[in-house]
Amino acid sequence: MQHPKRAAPNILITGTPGVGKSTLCEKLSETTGLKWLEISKIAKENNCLEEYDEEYQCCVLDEDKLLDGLEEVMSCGGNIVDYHCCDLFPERWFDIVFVLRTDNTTLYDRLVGRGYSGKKLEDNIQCEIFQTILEEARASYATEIVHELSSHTPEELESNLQRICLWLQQWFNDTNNQ
Ligand SMILES: Nc1ncnc2c1ncn2[C@@H]1O[C@H](COP(=O)(O)OP(=O)(O)O)[C@@H](O)[C@H]1O
Repeated sequence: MQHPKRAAPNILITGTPGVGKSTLCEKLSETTGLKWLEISKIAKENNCLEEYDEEYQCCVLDEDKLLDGLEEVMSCGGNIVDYHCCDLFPERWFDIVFVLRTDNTTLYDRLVGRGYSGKKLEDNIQCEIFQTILEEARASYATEIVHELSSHTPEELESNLQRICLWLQQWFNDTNNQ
């Protein structure tokens, strides 16, 4: 269902760290002019991170503060939200959700290349094996708006980009014809 007040749709790009979210979002933002919201960066810049969790080697997120700060920009529409979790966001925020996926070997190489090791590396690989984020997206949003995208090669990056641009075009056509 399209949100009546939004001038442009909101797109969620999610998936395990390393699957290629930032790479796709950056290109998508350049191509479409939609605003790329890197949630990890926004959380850091707006002091939404609480104490450091030694076991998971990351900071705990103050979700309420983050969501309150994003409400206005999200209600205007025209955003590409980039984050490795998806169940914290209100369902009404998104018109479509893409879950990027990779095989384990590709993800392993990318995460090792990024300096991940030990439990952090293992947990992220397991997250992808058990398709945790896909299940989370299906549980959090209407199944018909949740789409998986394979994200291994530059060719797949290009085809994912085209697919989302086509969807966007259709969204504007449908909105203008209403
Ligand atoms: N479609 C792709 N083909 C080849 N390499 C990719 C692709 N998407 C991402 N990468 C590479 O994988 C790594 C992780 O990508 P990144 O966009 O940072 O992932 P995420 O934002 O999901 O953590 C980067 O080195 C990036 O260049």
